[in-house]
Amino acid sequence: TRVACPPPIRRQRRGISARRRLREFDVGDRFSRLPLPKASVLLPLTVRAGKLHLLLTVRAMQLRRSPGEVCFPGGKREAIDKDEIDTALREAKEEVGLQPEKVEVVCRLVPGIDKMNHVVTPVVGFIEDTFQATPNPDEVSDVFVVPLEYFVKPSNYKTLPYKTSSGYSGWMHCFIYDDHERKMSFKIWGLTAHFAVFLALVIFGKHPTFKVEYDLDNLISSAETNFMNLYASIYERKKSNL
Ligand SMILES: CC(C)(COP(=O)(O)OP(=O)(O)OC[C@H]1O[C@@H](n2cnc3c(N)ncnc32)[C@H](O)[C@@H]1OP(=O)(O)O)[C@@H](O)C(=O)NCCC(=O)NCCSC(=O)CC(=O)O
Ligand SMILES: [Mg+2]
Repeated sequence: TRVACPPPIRRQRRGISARRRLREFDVGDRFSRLPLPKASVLLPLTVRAGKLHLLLTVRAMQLRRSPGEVCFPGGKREAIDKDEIDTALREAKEEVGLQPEKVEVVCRLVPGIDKMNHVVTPVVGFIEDTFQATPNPDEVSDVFVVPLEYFVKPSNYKTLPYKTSSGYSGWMHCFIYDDHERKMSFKIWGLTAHFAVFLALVIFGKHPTFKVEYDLDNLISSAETNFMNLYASIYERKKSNL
């Protein structure tokens, strides 16, 4: 006889296939030696009501850079960090009180580049569903979770144009997420939205309801090509300024 799979096991199985897909996209230390300053963010995955969710923060208004913007826990690399994972875990502890031993790190994904020309590495890790954030008020004013699926099937989405100092122009994703329980809205855009979309594409492996900058049949190689083109545009400019 067949019995229905009880919820805890189904949850576990979903977690396993997500982990397997994530490991296929692990870049390891392949982007670690690029000659640009480094930063890392933690993409914290947690299962709530049987669905994968991402934890995000709202930056404190008194921060010099990007005050009030939504981002992942993270920050610049410090000398004591041995790799990108160390940076992400140290920053997550400082910003939201997440203990490093409570994070199951699964992989590093293809980096992005921020407006200060840091190579920003997204580190993906699972955290417990019982985790309660303790935001450090100097840096973080709020913490919230969004179903990962929202980043392939949003109900409020638009694109915003951008142009970098290196003359690279394009557009970026902008999501408005309404948290009905808390009666609050969050605007998720730019680099943070870029990482959230890529993570959702990796895990769900299906087409989003909006246009993306990847060849979805060759997600890994097109993500790397996009990054290398962006990197080259910055590196060429740095050279010509010497
Ligand atoms: C790239 C980043 C990971 C870098 O991380 P942070 O900026 O948080 O860097 P950090 O955590 O090391 O430090 C932040 C600032 O806080 C200061 N700081 C550190 N510890 C502190 C403490 N205990 N008390 C008070 N201030 C403190 C640092 O000196 C630094 O100031 P100081 O900085 O003055 O030295 C992040 O900026 C990021 O995710 N950016 C993208 C955000 C985003 O997507 N925005 C939406 C669209 S805009 C976009 O997409 C473009 C872009 O942002 O590039
Ligand atoms: Mg930070």
